[in-house]
Amino acid sequence: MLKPETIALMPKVELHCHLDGSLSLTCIKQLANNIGKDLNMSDEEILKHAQVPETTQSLLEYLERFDFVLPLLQSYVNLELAAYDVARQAAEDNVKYMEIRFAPGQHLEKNLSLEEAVEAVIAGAARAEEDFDIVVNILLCGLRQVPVERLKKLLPLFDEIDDEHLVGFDLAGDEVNYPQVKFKKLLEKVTSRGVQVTLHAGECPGCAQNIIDSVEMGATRIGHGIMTKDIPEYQEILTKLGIVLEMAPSSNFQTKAIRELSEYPFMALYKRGIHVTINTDNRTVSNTNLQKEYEKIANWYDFQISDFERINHYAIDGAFISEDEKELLHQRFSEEYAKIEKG
Ligand SMILES: O=c1[nH]cnc2c1ncn2[C@@H]1O[C@H](CO)[C@@H](O)[C@H]1O
Ligand SMILES: [Zn+2]
Repeated sequence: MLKPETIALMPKVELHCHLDGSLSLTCIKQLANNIGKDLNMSDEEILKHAQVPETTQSLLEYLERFDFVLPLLQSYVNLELAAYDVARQAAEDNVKYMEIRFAPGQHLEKNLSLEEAVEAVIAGAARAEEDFDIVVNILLCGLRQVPVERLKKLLPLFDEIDDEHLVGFDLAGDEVNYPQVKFKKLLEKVTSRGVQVTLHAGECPGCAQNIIDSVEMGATRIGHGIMTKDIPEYQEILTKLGIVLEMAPSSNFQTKAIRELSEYPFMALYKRGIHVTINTDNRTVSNTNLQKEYEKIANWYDFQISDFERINHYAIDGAFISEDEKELLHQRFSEEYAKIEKG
């Protein structure tokens, strides 16, 4: 079994990480302080509000935890700090390339415009790139439970914001009540602009259809995709198309997508040749980091260095970057993993 120290040395790619679900305790306190809000809580109490309890029974209950931090993320300064904070934590996990996602529409309660919210997050990402050995890109989430007419307002941002950090689109939120088909037209508009798409799909019991619908609607990556576990035809399609599954072990158990380790399809899908990847989803809400997620996979499946290397190459292939950037990352990762193998 791999030692935690070995896992720590591995360079990593993280494709699936939510801004609002991943703020460090220090950052949460700083954000509150910045807006003159006295949280009036011990550190322990803050974490109790921000993290999911073990008793969480569903995806919708999991999503309730975001209500605690969102009021703190309503200014340019705080969104910039938040993005920087998440990238800093990822750099500590030895992440070399990451994509941070957030839903701009959730940050307009004070005076921010959609553009300003996105610009703030991009600015935090860019500052982190200067301070750490990491490249950070940004994805915009539309929340499924928001009326499609409002989600459409996100689309012009991809033209208006002329910045290379803005690289893709996602649908997040309530997958239980809002299936993918509802967003067919919206997604046509997104893909026709040349924007790359990854979609949360197959994260709740009975939601498998969303996985295949996502692929048909142009997603090259799927957030979680757990419910493909019982459907060999879907697995065949994912394998054939090289679709990347962004899995997040802790989150997948907390949302009750999975209840028993024996049901968790990570290893079976990996063995079938599906391009699985490991992600945190939400560092704070899920009380995790990428090191812990890798340790889980190493412990459960006796995953080896070469296996972790392989899934990181899958992640690079799925990343929303240019072919040249992918090639550089592939080379760098091959060299660094070879060194780790040698010990
Ligand atoms: O695992 C997930 N499934 C679906 N939606 C999620 C998940 N984690 C976070 N969000 C949603 O995405 C929003 C933007 O970051 C969060 O506010 C949360 O509502
Ligand atoms: Zn997610």
